[in-house]
Amino acid sequence: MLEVLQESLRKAPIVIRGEYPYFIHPISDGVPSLEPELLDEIADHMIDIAGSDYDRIVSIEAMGIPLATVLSMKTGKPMSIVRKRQYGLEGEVVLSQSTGYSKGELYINGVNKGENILVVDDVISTGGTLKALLPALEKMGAEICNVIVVISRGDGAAEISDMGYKVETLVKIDVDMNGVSILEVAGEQQ
Ligand SMILES: O=P(O)(O)OC[C@H]1O[C@H](OP(=O)(O)OP(=O)(O)O)[C@H](O)[C@@H]1O
Ligand code: HPA
Repeated sequence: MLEVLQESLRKAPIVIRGEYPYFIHPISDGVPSLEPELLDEIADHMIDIAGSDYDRIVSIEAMGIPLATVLSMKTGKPMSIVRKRQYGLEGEVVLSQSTGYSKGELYINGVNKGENILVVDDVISTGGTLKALLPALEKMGAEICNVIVVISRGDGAAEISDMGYKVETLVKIDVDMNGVSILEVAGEQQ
């Protein structure tokens, strides 16, 4: 299950950002090369999990964009990208994002009151990004029906679940200076 994703994670190099061991991977960074075979495997898996009961896909700049694009093309659902740049459009919502290695502002546009939203992202780690984004989407009047993240490391996903959101991840990993270890793969017995 998810063989291409597992194989690519085992090859991921590690760099240190501050004190954070950061894995570099095609899905989370777009480097060194994002192969269609990998995107296709992941998108088909996410579509299986997501069902069809949602109106819009929402994802986050930068590396949510290829995922949301493939899902949108395969499902025919529209997508909105939460950006790191302000547009100043009417109804734009700003929130503060914090990850294990960065802090900044995110700007939501294009999400309408009453819509059912599928949120997708490449990685969840501290959960800082989704902890800020999900309540902000609800405050805009949207309903979050599912959150699907490809790669989970650390406690962020469990914390988001504890906040009452339905979170699914394709693979759980551990990261240290020696590389990535795969802890759990969706749909596989441990
Ligand atoms: O769970 P967290 O600790 O919040 O980390 C997860 C976030 O970190 C990465 O985004 P980043 O801001 O690095 O943006 P990028 O997609 O531009 O690399 C990733 O795409 C997630 O959005
Ligand atoms: O270690 C990481 N690698 C890539 N993207 C990430 N987003 C949060 N942590 C990471």
